[in-house]
Amino acid sequence: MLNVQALACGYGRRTVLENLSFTLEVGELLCLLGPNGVGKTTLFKTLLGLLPPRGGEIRLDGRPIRDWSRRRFARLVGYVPQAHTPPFPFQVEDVVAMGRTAHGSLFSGPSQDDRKVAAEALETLGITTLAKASYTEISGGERQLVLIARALAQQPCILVMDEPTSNLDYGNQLKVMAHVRRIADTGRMGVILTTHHPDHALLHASRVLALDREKHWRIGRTTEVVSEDYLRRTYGVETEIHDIRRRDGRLARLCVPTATAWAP
Ligand SMILES: Nc1ncnc2c1ncn2[C@@H]1O[C@H](COP(=O)(O)OP(=O)(O)OP(=O)(O)O)[C@@H](O)[C@H]1O
Repeated sequence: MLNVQALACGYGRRTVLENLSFTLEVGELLCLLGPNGVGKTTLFKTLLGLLPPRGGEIRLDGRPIRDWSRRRFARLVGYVPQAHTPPFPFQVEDVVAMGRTAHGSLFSGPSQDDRKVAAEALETLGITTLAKASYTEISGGERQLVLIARALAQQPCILVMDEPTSNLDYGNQLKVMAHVRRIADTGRMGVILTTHHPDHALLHASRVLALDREKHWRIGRTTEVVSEDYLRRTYGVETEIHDIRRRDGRLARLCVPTATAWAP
């Protein structure tokens, strides 16, 4: 569905990423891993058409994204930015209903159906009690959940999420990741998200796109890409990756730092 070919992105004269190629299918959860400043957000801005590519091509459903109208593109591609505080004190339910904007007519407000979809998104994330709260007066983690609800209400085919769990408590991190994986599994959406936790990738991703500081990248199955060697080269820390058997008998792969991981 999303096809990136030989993409180069950057700012002014500076190329941040080059010759990057990958696909994202509906039904997949692709985790984007890489150290600070390597170009994850830059890639997302380019995928979303906010930053012009410096080379290569991005196709959605076979057509270059530059040929899509902004409105049609907005219906198909959802974005969860890193949480921010907006200047206006919108009510949370209105912020979530804004996810429906691309589905309605340009000048009408949200319909009854739009309100229903927005309410369902709030309920899915367990934040119905925030519906009437002011978006400027809730916590950073709550804002993050509201932005995720807004993207779910949009019902896009491709969902781009920039560190969706960065402000969330342990329980909400697990819930959001499991929920995103569930939606991908239903075949309704393809999701690409950044995380700084290799465990999120190991537990939930279908595939991983790993970037490093030398502008190299690798895409593949999580177990192939997220290795002790990758974590050492990319983050400069020693880790051990272990398969553990859960009490229900299923296997899970986890990454733990070695005892000397932080040694100078
Ligand atoms: N608006 C901009 N103009 C010029 N350079 C920028 C701009 N935004 C980011 N950069 C530079 O591009 C590089 C990649 O930044 P980017 O925000 O994409 O990294 P990232 O991988 O998302 O980092 P993090 O994990 O810290 O969020 C950085 O060196 C950054 O300084």
